[in-house]
Amino acid sequence: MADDGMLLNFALGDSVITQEAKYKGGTWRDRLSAKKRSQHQPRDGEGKGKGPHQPKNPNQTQLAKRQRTTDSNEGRGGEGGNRSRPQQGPRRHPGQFASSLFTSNPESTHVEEPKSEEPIEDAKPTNAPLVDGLDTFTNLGLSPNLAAHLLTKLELKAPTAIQKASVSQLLKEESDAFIQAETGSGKTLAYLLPLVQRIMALSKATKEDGVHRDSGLFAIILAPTRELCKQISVVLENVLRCANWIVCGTVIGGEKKKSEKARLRKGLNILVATPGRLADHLDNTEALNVSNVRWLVLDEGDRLMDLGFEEELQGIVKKLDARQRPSRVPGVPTRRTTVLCSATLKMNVQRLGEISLKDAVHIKADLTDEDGETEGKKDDEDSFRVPAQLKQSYAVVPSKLRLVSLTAFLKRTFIRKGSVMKAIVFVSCADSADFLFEVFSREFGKRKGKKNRDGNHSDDEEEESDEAKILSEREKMSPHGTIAPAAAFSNSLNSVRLHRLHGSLPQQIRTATLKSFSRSDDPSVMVCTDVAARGLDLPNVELVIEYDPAFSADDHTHRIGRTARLGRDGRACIFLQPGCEENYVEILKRGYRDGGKALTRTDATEILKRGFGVSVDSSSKNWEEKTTDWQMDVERWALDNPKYLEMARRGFQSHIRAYATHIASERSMFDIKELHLGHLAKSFALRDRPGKINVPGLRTSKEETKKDFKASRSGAAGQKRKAGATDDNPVASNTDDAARRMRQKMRENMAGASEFNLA
Ligand SMILES: Nc1ncnc2c1ncn2[C@@H]1O[C@H](COP(=O)(O)OP(=O)(O)OP(=O)(O)O)[C@@H](O)[C@H]1O
Repeated sequence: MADDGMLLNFALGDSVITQEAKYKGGTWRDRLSAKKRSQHQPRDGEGKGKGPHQPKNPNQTQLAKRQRTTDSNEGRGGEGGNRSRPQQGPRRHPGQFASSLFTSNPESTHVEEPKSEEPIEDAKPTNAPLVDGLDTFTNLGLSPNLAAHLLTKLELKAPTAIQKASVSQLLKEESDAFIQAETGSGKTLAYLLPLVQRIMALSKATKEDGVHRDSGLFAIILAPTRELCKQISVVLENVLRCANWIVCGTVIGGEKKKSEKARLRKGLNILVATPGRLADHLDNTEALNVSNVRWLVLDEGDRLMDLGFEEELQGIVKKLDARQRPSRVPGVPTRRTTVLCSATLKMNVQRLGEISLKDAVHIKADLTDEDGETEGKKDDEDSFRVPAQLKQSYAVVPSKLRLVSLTAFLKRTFIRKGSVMKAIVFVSCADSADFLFEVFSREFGKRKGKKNRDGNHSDDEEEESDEAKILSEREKMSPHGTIAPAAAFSNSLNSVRLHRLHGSLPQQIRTATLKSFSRSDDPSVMVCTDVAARGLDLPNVELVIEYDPAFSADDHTHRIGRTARLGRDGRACIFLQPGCEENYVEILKRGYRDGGKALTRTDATEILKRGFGVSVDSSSKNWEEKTTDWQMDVERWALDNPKYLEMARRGFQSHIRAYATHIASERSMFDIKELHLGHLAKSFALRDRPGKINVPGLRTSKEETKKDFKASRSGAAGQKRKAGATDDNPVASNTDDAARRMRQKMRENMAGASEFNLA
């Protein structure tokens, strides 16, 4: 293995290595010194065996950064050019670099604390149902009918700790409440059960024919995403099977407003809604009568009180207040009860007045440990515990190695059947999710105009029919293009399915994709944005990878909470870059009861060795070579396909924009000024110089603007952006405007951004 980044990446054939390299690009000084240096280097075997940890020569760093790719076939563009270039040789594109994966990477700045010699015991689950036999749903005060239904029909044997606390409290008093408990601890039933019990009780109080759909709307449940609303509605429908005279429904958008209006006109007793859609109906649908509403539940209440939803929520509360009337149904309380529920709920007193919450009780799970100490007492306001059985780790991965490390991590994870059933990979923006989906669903070495193993050029038609086969397989799996075989980390023993999910997809596609991931019996991975971070209860998720760290520590708690639910095991790993991002480890430790003794660390070398070094396919190459081959293959694929190149560039741009929206208190750990844009581009398989990738906020030089102009006239500048795709990706030649818009987005998202178009 050569130590020179260029050689590593070019993987040139022997004949090419003996040729004198041409040096292009950079300043004349760089080219001259690169040339001189190469003349003084031994030609053969120099640097063999050097890995990523070899001491670096600073001059080489500069060389690797500035030197352009060389190719004996340079200048022969188009298909003809493709045909005649060597298999492993880089394709020349003006203004592009193929830098090495293993040079110039920053080292970790943090010294790992020595681990205690004592083995760490597996922690007992903290979000499981109470199995001591003492607590039953009947004991909590639920009606025998409802309790029997839970036991026999829904097979819920015992309540969880938060259900125990919440059901008894909310049945006893009519005070407003905060329900705060770990992810996956059954909070949905914790507020639904007392609510349903209350409405069932109204039926008994009503002398004539009891409560029915025309009796009025008694409760509204708000949640931030459509997916979560649907999930809540399914749980509610299941509970209401024992009281089928009570009718529930949803208004969440994504379907025709006309059908929602028709549903409201027919009459509902419990409504599940997204704030935006409810606000719309309150303004425009006469049939929506809220005079009887006496329960308002804000699921993921902290998210609903964030900027973005805040205004809508205040508007809704004002209208509910103004339209409330004494009910003609006996037993309906005179005042409305508001319940906020979340794993990361802070008693933010300042905001409470805004949604008319008064003297709210704080309902928490009483987790009394064996020493009789109550867990809740140790909690401080700003940190939220994660389920104790959830095993967390962090991986210190430099920018350049991010894409290959994620691939290696997933390769290793799915190396054998049954090792992991489902995994979720969180990214910061929709464009990154789309890019990773395409990268992972393509097969290694499959691209147009590629040479065969024997050195002959493969037949384009054959290649295209291969591609057509893959596409038709994908089409069969998912007509919407959101599900595909995960070729990058499937192997002959284990084939994995890949899904992508984000808020920019049409609603019916989001729903179908989530359903497929949820029900899949095959090992599956879902690459998604924070649209799936909160509340979703997806079965058999055993691993969560935060490829891009969350915008806030609270969001991190929700993301990793998609695994280790209801007492089950789970693992989570977050990718951090060496440097200031490593300070995030302190935040990870805060989620532990013991200060993070069980938190484990890994790094890119370890991940790559495990992912690319061990494989079910025999190969004499070592892990570094295999990693480089894989990266180069992806880079060439992107270069060969304008559609994917555009996708990679958009991913890169949106990633940077999203990076700038970390909440203010955490921005010192995610400092945009510390991002090495050139290295980051590599993780999007890009060979462009960052300045050429139209990053908003970065001024393109006059020279580059001129070159761009010329290139676009000659049609070589790549495709123009599709119409309609410009809203979130302002054309970057107007960088000042783009920077202004980015700052605006940052302000909008300061209180903890999720994806920009979440619900
Ligand atoms: N008492 C119980 N016994 C068995 N299963 C239960 C019980 N209560 C809830 N569940 C199941 O536990 C899972 C998690 O519940 P739920 O989604 O309400 O958790 P949550 O605390 O709201 O999580 P999050 O904070 O992520 O929103 C669901 O699949 C639910 O059906």
